[in-house]
Amino acid sequence: MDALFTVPTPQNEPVKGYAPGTPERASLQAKLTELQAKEHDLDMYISGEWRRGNGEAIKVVQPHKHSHVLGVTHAATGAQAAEAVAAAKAAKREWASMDFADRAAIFLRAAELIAGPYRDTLNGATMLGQSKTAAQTEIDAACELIDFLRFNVHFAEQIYAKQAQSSAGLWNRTDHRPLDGFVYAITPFNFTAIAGNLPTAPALMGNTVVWKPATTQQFAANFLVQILEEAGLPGGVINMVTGPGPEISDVVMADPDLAGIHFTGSTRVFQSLWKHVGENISSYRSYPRLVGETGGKDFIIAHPSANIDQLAVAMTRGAFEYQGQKCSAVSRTYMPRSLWEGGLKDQVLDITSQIKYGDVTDFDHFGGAVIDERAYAKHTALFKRVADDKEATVIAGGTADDSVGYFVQPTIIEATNPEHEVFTDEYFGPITSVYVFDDSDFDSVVRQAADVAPYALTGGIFANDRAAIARASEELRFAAGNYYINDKPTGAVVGQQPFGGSRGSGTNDKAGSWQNLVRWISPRSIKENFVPPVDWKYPHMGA
Ligand SMILES: NC(=O)c1ccc[n+]([C@@H]2O[C@H](COP(=O)([O-])OP(=O)(O)OC[C@H]3O[C@@H](n4cnc5c(N)ncnc54)[C@H](O)[C@@H]3O)[C@@H](O)[C@H]2O)c1
Ligand SMILES: N[C@@H](CCC=O)C(=O)O
Repeated sequence: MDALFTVPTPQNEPVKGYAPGTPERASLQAKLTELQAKEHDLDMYISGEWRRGNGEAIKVVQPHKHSHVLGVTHAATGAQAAEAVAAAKAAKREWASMDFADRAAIFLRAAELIAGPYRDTLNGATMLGQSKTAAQTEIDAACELIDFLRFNVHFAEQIYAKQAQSSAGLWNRTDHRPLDGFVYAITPFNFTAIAGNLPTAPALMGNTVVWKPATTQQFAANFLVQILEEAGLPGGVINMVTGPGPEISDVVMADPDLAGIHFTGSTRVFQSLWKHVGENISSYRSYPRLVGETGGKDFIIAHPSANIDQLAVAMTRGAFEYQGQKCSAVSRTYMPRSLWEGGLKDQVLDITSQIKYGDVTDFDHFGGAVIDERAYAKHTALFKRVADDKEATVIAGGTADDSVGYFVQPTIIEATNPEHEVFTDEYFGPITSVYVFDDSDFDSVVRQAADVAPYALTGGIFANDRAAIARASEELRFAAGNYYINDKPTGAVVGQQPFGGSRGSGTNDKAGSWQNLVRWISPRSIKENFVPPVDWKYPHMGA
């Protein structure tokens, strides 16, 4: 077709509330019952075909009720990972040459399928498999994913429209080619939206992908593939392989056509992937793009002028929503003594005592369980460590019970040493820390907090004093890629607060923005000369 199409202007998907008596609540509850009624096959998807892995069988359970098996997935063997790579390479030429309008239409259609007929399915699967409440799954598996799909199409259009200038007699063009090879997408357990975004963003830009989700997110991941299939995604464009990772990576990352890695997960794993690429660097046809969003030790720092009611809600919600398993979760706080001892501590402890974690299919619960046995063991090991620690006092929680689900109680640890591990290490659970300081020390506390942790993902300042906000914002300029003033540092919205951090927190390529999409293209500059010269001499040489 001969036209320069414009894509629909994206709007953020409205968030449903699931309040008692609403039709959306009844509909989601019915879907939860349906999804739990049988064990599901959680297979791989290669070349547009569902295939069973030939490796070990892994049970995917409900973290808040680990006796309930949602389905069984089988790890891909090295040979099957090689088949996924071959499928991505085989699909590349046709996909890369498809019109942008046709590629875009597939992802826009997927967004509509999630907003409509598949909303309950993806929300329900995320609730059961990842132990999210209705509120937390709605902002993730529905709204954020829909936003990623719609906004990425809009950002891609803007990128493609960027063209070089032309002088007289010339026509300069920029061909925003996909990368020369395939992309390896590796996704974490905690966000279905991230699992959806990491393979689809490079695919939208004309790349083909091998995608490895976390096994603990495999339940929702399988529905994601079904949605993309129904939206018309051709076989081979996104190939999903199942299993823990290292064996798959050994094969995928040894391939000379590896052109990029799109990763979200822990800092440790991303650093190991970077090292792996470094070791193989001379064997690749091009330099693989490495995009990774990783861990955080996200903070709230309060000034004595801050509002106590706002602080108490920001701290508890920021720390304990989704059991603290957001990379953005508030995991360290710095509170002025006048506020902390003047009512803030009592308010925080009161809210924390009311937070109930349990089975997420009971909509009265604020949260569910932590993801698995490994996370549970990590948190309980911390509780043992701090029990005899003179510098740290557990003032809320500090208990756990895994008899039914992997439940860890919302925990607050007050510590007197600002370099204590509770201010530097990521736990990725419902655990936060407090450092109480004399009001006059605000500036030095901000300075210390800016650099004490190896991360720089999210953080927030609470103050009414504008000069204090200005000073702290300058001091914290490189301490967080997403920085909040008088708000909790979680819940970034696509198109409004592009998300990502630097230092140990990642490459800061801002998921859901044009900055991320440009990592998946390799532009070709084309110069066409309408009047090529016919005289070989320079003007200064005379006739
Ligand atoms: N910055 C962000 O935007 C962001 C968002 C979500 C989560 N996170 C981070 O993710 C972490 C929690 O998620 P997680 O527990 O799933 O992280 P993880 O690093 O344990 O796992 C992430 C993914 O990597 C895979 N993996 C592990 N080793 C691998 C290897 N050698 N090759 C290939 N894949 C491999 C896992 O199977 C999983 O799919 C936290 O550190 C959190 O801060 C960051
Ligand atoms: N983008 C999400 C966090 C994603 C990581 O887990 C937020 O802003 O809370």
